[in-house]
Amino acid sequence: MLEGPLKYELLHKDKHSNARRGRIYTPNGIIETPVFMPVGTNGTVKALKNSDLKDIEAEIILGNAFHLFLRPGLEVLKNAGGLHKFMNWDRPILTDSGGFQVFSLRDRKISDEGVLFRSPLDGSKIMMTPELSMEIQMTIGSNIAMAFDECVEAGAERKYVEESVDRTFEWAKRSYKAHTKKDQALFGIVQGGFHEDLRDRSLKQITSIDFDGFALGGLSVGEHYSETERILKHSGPKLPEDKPRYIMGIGTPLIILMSVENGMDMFDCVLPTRMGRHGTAMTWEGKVNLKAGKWKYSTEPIDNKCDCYACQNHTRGYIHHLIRKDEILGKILLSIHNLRFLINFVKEVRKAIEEDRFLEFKEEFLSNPNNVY
Ligand SMILES: CNc1nc2cc(C(N)=O)ccc2[nH]1
Ligand SMILES: [Zn+2]
Repeated sequence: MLEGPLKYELLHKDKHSNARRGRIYTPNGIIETPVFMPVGTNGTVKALKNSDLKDIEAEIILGNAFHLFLRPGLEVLKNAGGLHKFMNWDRPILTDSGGFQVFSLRDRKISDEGVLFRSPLDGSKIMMTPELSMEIQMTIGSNIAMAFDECVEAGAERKYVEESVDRTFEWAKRSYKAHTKKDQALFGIVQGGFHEDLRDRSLKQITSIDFDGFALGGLSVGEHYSETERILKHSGPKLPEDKPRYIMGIGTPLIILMSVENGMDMFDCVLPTRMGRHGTAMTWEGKVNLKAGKWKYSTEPIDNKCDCYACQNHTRGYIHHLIRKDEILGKILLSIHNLRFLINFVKEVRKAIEEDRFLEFKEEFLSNPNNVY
């Protein structure tokens, strides 16, 4: 029986690495971990209907507080009874706090109060604060909300990163205080850039607050994957073992494997759907650019190991044609395929962990240099 908004169950630890198999219980359903979470920024995973998401066995999707706040706005979401009802999705939803999006805007002004920026929609001035971010996420009614934090860019000066870590801690405390929705989990986010000592400082600060789960933020911000791995190795296994561990913005097979090896449970990324819309497929033999002329006459499926609708019903030649003609169906088929590929990939990762052969699985997959991306 689920007492609170979320329960994490550690089912098995791989004997030869920090990889772990678990299960997250929420009021909207169970999430098997490690899990890849499709991103549905505006209340839709681009190009997929809800039935497509269920066909590919998506167990949880993301929404974004910043975008949903701007449009359709809190009044519409309140009137609809929250995002689940608004989009008629009855499985778990996680919302990002909006921090990452706000920091991606050019003219934003950061202070201890929050971040002042101009709405990209109508130019009006908005002050995003931990309190407003919590109000937005509580109105959305996601199962998992994220504390409001500052995601620092990869090349930031150490002194700035240091100040930012302490600001993120103050914002984490304000987020926790403002978060009053008891049936919604709240995750804290550890920052610290690419400095191990600042990562330790942020970890100590953020884990001093009784969050329902913990995320590693400030990664996948343009750094080389060896830098991502360095921080993953340093911080991943130090996150509390009894709660879910989420690395934000991660979504290639390589970095998912690195993350799992270092104890992470949850990943999200726009890459599979974005790549799909632009004609690139993820396969068990690496990326395939279906825009390329060499696929014009192909009667093969995207990936003959894949069970998705696109691979079961269409050929590379047909999808090549659709992408070349910029047909909506091409974007739909490749988005379905790429998400199903990642969901199947992580399913195989879960099996490998259960059988204590995760490192062999990782080595075998990465032995094909086309899979290193
Ligand atoms: C796509 N990369 C990415 N890095 C992220 C970092 C954060 C964060 N809060 O540090 C959030 C979303 C992110 N997405
Ligand atoms: Zn497929």
